[in-house]
Amino acid sequence: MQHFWVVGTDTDVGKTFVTTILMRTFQKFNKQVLPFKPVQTGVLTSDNDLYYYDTTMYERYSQQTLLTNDTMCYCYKAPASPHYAAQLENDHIKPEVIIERIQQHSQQYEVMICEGAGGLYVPLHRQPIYYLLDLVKASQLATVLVTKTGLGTINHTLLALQALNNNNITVFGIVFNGFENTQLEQENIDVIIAQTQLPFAVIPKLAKEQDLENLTLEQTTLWEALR
Ligand SMILES: Nc1ncnc2c1ncn2[C@@H]1O[C@H](COP(=O)(O)OP(=O)(O)OP(=O)(O)O)[C@@H](O)[C@H]1O
Ligand SMILES: C[C@H](N)[C@H](N)CCCCCC(=O)O
Ligand SMILES: [Mg+2]
Repeated sequence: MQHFWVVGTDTDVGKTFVTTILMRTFQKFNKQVLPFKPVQTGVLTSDNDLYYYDTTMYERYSQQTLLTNDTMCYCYKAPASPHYAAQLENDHIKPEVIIERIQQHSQQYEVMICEGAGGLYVPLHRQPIYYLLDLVKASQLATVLVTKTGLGTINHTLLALQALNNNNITVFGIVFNGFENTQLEQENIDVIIAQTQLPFAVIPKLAKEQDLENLTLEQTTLWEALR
C-alpha cells in the first residue's frame, strides 16, 4: 500500500499534472490507484456543462475506470481559497469528513494520491483557522512536494519544506515541474537538492497537455522512494 499527498508551493504549480502522471505510472505497474482531490474550487464550463479541472484530468488520463464520487469530496464554484469558496455557498469544510474518506479509501485502493488545494497555508476554514497543512498532518500521510523551476522557487520550496518538517510530515521527494532547460532553472534544482538531499523528479514544460501521456517517473529517484 502506498498512500500520500501531492502538495505544492502554491496554486497552479502543477499538482494535478503530477498527480495524473504519478497515477499513470502506478497504473502501469497494475496498482489499483485512486487520485483523490478532497477540496476543489473553481468550476469551469464547457458547452454549458459544469466541471472541475482536477478530477476531470484524472478521469481523462486514467488507464483504469475511476469512480467519480471517490475522486472528490468538497467542490465549490468560486475559484478562491477553500474557506472563502465554502463561505460563499454557506457551507463549511469539515476536516473530519475528509479524514474519514481518506481512511476508507486507504483500505479500498493499493495507492491513494491525495491532491492538496493551493499551497500549504491555504485555510480550509477560519474560525478557528485550519490550514491544508493541518489536514495533511492529521491524515498522518507522507507528501510529495511540487514546485516550479524558475526564479523564486528556491525560497518557496525551502519554506514549504520547513513547514512540512516543522510538522513532522514526511517528504518522499520533490517534483520540479515545468522545466525549460535553462541554466538558471538547473542551478535552482541543484541548490535545492544540495540543501535537502531529497529524491526528486523533473517534468519538462509540455507543449500540449496530451504530451503527459508519454511521461512516466520510473527513471527518477522519486520513483525509487515511492514504489
Ligand atoms: N509541465 C507542464 N507543462 C505544461 N503545462 C503544465 C505543466 N504543468 C502544469 N501545466 C499547466 O499549468 C496549469 C496549472 O497546473 P495544475 O492545474 O496542475 O496546477 P495545480 O497546482 O494542480 O493547481 P491547483 O492549486 O488549482 O490545484 C494547468 O493549466 C496545467 O495544464
Ligand atoms: C482556485 C485555485 N485553482 C485553487 N483551487 C485554490 C487556490 C487557493 C489559494 C489561496 C491563497 O493562497 O491565496
Ligand atoms: Mg490541481
